[in-house]
Amino acid sequence: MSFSEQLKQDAQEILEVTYQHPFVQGIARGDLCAEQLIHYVKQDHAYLNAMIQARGMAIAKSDNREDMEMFHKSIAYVLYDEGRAHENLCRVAGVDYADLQGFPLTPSAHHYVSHMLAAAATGTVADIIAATLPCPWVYDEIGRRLVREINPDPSHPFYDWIMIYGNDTSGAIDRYFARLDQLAAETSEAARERMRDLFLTSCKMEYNFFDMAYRLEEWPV
Ligand SMILES: Cc1ncc(CO)c(N)n1
Repeated sequence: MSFSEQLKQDAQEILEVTYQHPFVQGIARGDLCAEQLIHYVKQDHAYLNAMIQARGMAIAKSDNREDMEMFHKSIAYVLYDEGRAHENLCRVAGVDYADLQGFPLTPSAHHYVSHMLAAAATGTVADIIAATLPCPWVYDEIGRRLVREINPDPSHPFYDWIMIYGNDTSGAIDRYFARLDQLAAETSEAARERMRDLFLTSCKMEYNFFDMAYRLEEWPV
């Protein structure tokens, strides 16, 4: 089994619990309330800024054009395309997307962002891929399963959100996993263990992020 196949297998339980989380099931049923959607979009906009920064730091650490292009493409995706997923949630919540940008991070989002940026600042390119790949991978898995299980039609309130994440044909995620396998093969067991820990921690933080939005988490003080 390849390194990335093992990672995916080790993350299956986290993925299952995340899929069953009431925020994700609320997307499936179309019954999340406006406050939850607004909280999610505010936090996700800020989170994705950090994702762009982490990938930018990966470009700064890259030594070849192929890696630079891989990171650049996924930065461009966040900048120019992923906003459509947020616009869907804003439409349902009855708010303007521009009004949800520039908010400070709540504890769970702050924790996830700090985890990614620490890996980006102190780690290798392989570490950065490991820490940032659960973001597209978990959403791809969730989106595809939502398409399979509920097969939404365009009248579903979260049709765009589900199709954006559940119907990606870019091959970007497979490319990242293939590169991670190459880098894992070239390094030490200790480095592979660190990559594994970064990946699985980010997977758990994907769960926390949905939970943060569902519970309207704020700083206690
Ligand atoms: C927290 C989080 N994880 C993953 C994605 C998918 O890019 C997202 N938009 N937000």
